[in-house]
Amino acid sequence: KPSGKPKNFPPSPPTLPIIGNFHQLGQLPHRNLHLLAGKYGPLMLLHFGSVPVVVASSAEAAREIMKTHDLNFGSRPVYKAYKKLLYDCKNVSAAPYGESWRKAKGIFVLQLLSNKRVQSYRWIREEETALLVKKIEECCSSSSSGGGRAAAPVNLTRLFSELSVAGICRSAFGESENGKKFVESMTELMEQLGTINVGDFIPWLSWISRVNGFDKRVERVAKDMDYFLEGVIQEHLENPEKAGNNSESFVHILLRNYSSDASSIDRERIKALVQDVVVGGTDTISSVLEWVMTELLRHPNVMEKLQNEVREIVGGKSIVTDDDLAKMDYMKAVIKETFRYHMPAPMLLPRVADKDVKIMGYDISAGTMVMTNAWAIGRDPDLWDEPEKFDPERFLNNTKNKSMDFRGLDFELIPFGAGRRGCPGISFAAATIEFVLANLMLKFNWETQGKDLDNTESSGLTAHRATPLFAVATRSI
Ligand code: HEM
Repeated sequence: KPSGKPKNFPPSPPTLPIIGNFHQLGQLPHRNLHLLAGKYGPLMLLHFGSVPVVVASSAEAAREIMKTHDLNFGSRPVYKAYKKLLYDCKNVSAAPYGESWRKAKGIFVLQLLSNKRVQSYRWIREEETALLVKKIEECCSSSSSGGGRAAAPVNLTRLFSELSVAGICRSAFGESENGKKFVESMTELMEQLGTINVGDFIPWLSWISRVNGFDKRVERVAKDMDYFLEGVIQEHLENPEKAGNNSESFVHILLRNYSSDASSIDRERIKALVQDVVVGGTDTISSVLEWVMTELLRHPNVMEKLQNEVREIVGGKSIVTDDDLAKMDYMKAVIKETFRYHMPAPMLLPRVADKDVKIMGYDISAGTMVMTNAWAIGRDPDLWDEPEKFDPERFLNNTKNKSMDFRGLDFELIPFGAGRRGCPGISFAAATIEFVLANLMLKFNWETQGKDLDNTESSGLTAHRATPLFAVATRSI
């Protein structure tokens, strides 16, 4: 006979047979789930097929999950394709909570992505930003000298993607040929990681991915990736000094950590971890750069204020230093506001409840998947005045927001998640975004091509612009 009180589960929207609430997600789940939360509250219980999924949509709910009960939500759900594509989840981001995740996360936080290491990659940021500036200059008008060619619009989406991929890959692989090939096949990997595979949620429909060719495509991509990553490791073993230019590559550091001698290298794990860094760090950084420039173009007064700040602080120097960046308070406010308004990963990464637990007075059963709608928290009118307005001043004038940061301590703004499973790449990302943005503001004046910019987002794990961002640049000096 069952004992105990009846369970008090979070409120649930009605479900359809078999698919549960899948039909309510649409192309942009963060927006649709935000609307649903308006009706059912900050903690909802949904069903994706037969899988129970709790959606948290307030700072309080997020704090309970990622702080109060962080340990209980320390694992990620396991998807069939992820096992194939991510070396049986031997990486950090998809790994179950446990000893091998802990060791790898420690290496990420303390060695690969520490502040000191991020500083040591400054030369890569400088070279890649110089290349970006050169590419933009090539599009600039030469008409000032009279009768020259008109400015060509710059495809900022493409340039930001090239920059973030190159920045991460050079840090990860050094100058590796196989590394470059790995990157070329990454688009497909990202697509497959962002695909919802019905069989993961409705097990008796798992044959669909076999019949529609998805499983075969996953196998092919996994094989291609492995071939290139294996090549990267081989290159490093055969020619250790080649990849270590002014700083050590991630592959070097991992090889040192996972082998006491060449015969005992945990190859699979090293490949999984390098892949993790590239997957985690490229699309996210380029999405932030894309949105920050979008909002600056939509708000010329904000752009002007930022340009004035950057130009005043940098003065006549040709290079932006880390000391300069530290003084740019308005730029930091612009970046925070971009995170609030355009969460790069709007639903963060899902977690799984290890044991039964109570959140905000509701029962959550072991095995329930938990998603946090960080995008909805950024638009919560109880937390933010005029949340639909893009206004960096809110981080400068409002005393409550002034000290707020995005590093996982203030649950009102959690683009990088929080707690044990929080993002280890925050310093790497912030250093890149600040350096690139300061240079774009220092060296160019910017305008749209005369039309209003469309703000529609793409679907997928990372919310990019649905259409590429084009802008016209002129040299500022
Ligand atoms: C703007 C840039 C970035 C954003 C918005 C972002 C966002 C996130 C989010 C939301 C999570 C999940 C956190 C959670 O569950 O609480 C995460 C995890 C992770 N990120 Fe990032 N990230 C960014 C850049 C990077 C970079 C540059 C790297 C590496 C170079 C990286 C590597 C990872 C890894 C390995 C994890 C998994 C951590 C774990 O499961 O323990 N990310 N990131």
